[in-house]
Amino acid sequence: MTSIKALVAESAGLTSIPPRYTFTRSPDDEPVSDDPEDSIPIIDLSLLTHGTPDQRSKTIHQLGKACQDWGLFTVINHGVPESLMKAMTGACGDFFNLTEEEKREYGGKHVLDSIRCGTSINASVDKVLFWRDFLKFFVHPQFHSPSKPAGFREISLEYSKRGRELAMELLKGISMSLGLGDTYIQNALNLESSFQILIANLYPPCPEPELAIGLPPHSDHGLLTLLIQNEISGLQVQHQSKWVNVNSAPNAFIVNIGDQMEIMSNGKYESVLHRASVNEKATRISIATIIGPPLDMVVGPAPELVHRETNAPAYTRMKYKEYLQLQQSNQVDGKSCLDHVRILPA
Ligand SMILES: O=C(O)CCC(=O)C(=O)O
Ligand SMILES: [Fe+2]
Repeated sequence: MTSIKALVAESAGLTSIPPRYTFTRSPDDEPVSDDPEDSIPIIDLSLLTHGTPDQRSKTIHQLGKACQDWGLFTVINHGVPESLMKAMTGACGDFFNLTEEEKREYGGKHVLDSIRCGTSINASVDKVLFWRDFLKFFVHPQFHSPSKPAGFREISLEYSKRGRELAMELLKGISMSLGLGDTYIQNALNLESSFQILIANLYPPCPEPELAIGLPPHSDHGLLTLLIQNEISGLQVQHQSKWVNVNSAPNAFIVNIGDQMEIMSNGKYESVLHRASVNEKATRISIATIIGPPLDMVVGPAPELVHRETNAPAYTRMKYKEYLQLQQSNQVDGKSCLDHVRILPA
């Protein structure tokens, strides 16, 4: 399957998209709001890690509210060096600039291959193709990385370590916001051995951005996703049945709640529906870090959050690996994968 990068490069002056890239939007998917009323919550991490007790408890409250109202927030003062974030987006740009033949070496087929690059999502089942090339690699508990281009491995090792530390701090705050101890989630889900995957997305300029889509509406499978990008926006999130553009500060992380958190919190913190739009002018690169429990962990609602009469379990237990395989081998359809574990009220 031809990458979008090669398609754009081979057809200089492309003025329309090939028919297979036409994505049909439903009328309620538009318009997209840029209303300042719809601005994304901002969490100052330094107040959580180094603030006074009062600042800390306020930040935990804000974090809980952001998880509940939005399922998405941006994080500032997170301690990850800006130079490392830039180096990582740069390294991913360099990876996509390798020749098609060099990249083919990583063209894995199976969703559990530890390094895999390709186009669209799952080009063998996607009826519509998405305007996106990707590289996915597992970085924890075992670190895997392409060995090309030069420096890629070192940068992604450091970046994934810092991303994991950031995720653990956020998970402590989230755990507290659920009324659990700060290390509850880490211990209950054995996050010492957390599964962590890096997903680099490349969205080349598209001649008909309103007809194509980079990634269709979906939620992420893990607990939390941390996202950075190369100064070009494109992420859109669904909030109170409206689509909203996510415009973040250049140095911020965009964080969203994934399906395993929805399950673990028994639906209190729902995973957020999001999509990636494309544009006519600039190449966009985004890098998502998904943090989840170990692949062999069976995940269900935390017993502490379930009460037989007032808050019955809303999800069955399923092994994370099984969930991931289910989600990744089917066509993306919003949050439909959660239907496999949802218990419908009697
Ligand atoms: O590129 C983006 O903004 C979103 C990427 C994303 O949703 C993903 O990789 O799961
Ligand atoms: Fe996503």
